[in-house]
Amino acid sequence: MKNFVYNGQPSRVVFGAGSLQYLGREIEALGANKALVLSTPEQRASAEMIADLLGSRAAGVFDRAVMHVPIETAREAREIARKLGADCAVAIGGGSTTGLGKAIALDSGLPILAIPTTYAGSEMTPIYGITEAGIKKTGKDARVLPRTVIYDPELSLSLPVGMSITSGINAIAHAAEGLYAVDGNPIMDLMAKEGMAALGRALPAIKKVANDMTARSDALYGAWLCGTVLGNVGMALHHKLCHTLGGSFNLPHAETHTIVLPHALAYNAAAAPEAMLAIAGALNAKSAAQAVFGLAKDNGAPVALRDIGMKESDLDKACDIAMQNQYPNPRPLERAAIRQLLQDAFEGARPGS
Ligand SMILES: NC(=O)C1=CN([C@@H]2O[C@H](COP(=O)(O)OP(=O)(O)OC[C@H]3O[C@@H](n4cnc5c(N)ncnc54)[C@H](OP(=O)(O)O)[C@@H]3O)[C@@H](O)[C@H]2O)C=CC1
Ligand SMILES: O=C(O)/C=C\C(=O)CC(=O)O
Repeated sequence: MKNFVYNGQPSRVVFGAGSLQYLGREIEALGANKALVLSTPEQRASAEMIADLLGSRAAGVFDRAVMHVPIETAREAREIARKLGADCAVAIGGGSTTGLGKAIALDSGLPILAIPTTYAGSEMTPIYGITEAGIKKTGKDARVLPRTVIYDPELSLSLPVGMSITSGINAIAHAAEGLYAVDGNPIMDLMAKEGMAALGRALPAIKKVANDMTARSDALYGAWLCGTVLGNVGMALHHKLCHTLGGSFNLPHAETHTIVLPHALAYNAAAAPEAMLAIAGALNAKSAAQAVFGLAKDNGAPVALRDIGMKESDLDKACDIAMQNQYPNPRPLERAAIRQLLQDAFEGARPGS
């Protein structure tokens, strides 16, 4: 018998190869006249292309997005948006750029139109993160949920293959934890399974042929579904570990998710058997943890924290931080087992089933 609460999130999605052509129509539908276009420094050419498409509706380009949204950058972008009279922001890029858009929206209520080029999923969530004095604070606010998202797989063709694999597994992590979320519901379960299956098909195909448009489309479709799960239900141990490792040890976001997920799933396996069956089924395998580990290793992604900058001498500290302010998790957090999990992830050991 089912018992659940389901909250729909009000966002509009325009999906498909070439859908960037609808940008003008979508800005108009927002009732906006002047868009500040956001990007990282490296993706400035894409931001300028967007500004050209917008023509007189472009207020300007702000190309200083960086990972984890430093408060100083957020303040600068807010001030520029205000000075230029922008009444919306267009964020083209990954979670870092979407995050900057969210920081502007949090302060001003400006509507955000997001054009994601990674699979991180931030565009589908009301979650924001801002880093001040080296500490990243996250929160939830309906104002930061992008009002419109244009998913155009053609724009993800330039995402390097390695980043595509790790970013895709970052998306899978949202779906996997959504399946054992305390506040899960059947709609999110459907989205989680469909999203993981799409990414499970797409990532090996992208590894083989980087510009396989069917695979790029499947991956972005999967990212949308998995991001929606992240935006609707609570995350657990895996996300807590990744926030600890990213926030306190400055490890790269998608790679950290890729390495930790198999171990977090192995830790939770006995406590969430139905979720594990669903994850394994979606990835066409017998074991959820092994399936994710294989997806990473077989497609050339890192599987060991030591290979992405973690120091072994910091594992005890990471474990201590992970034990604080715990996220709800199907299996209670046991310090010795979490420390072992971190050791296994550090070494890139094959996870238990
Ligand atoms: N609030 C939320 O709900 C969520 C927030 N996040 C946050 O988002 C951040 C991570 O997002 P993620 O997308 O992984 O990271 P980034 O946005 O930093 O992008 C990751 C990498 O992808 C590259 N890239 C992006 N688009 C392109 C492109 N079109 N062509 C070539 N390279 C490209 C970037 O290159 P370059 O730097 O050169 O542009 C960067 O190296 C973290 O801060 C995380 O906390 C993530 C998920 C959900
Ligand atoms: O840290 C944030 O900005 C908010 C959420 C996430 O990063 C989700 C994730 O870990 O992928």
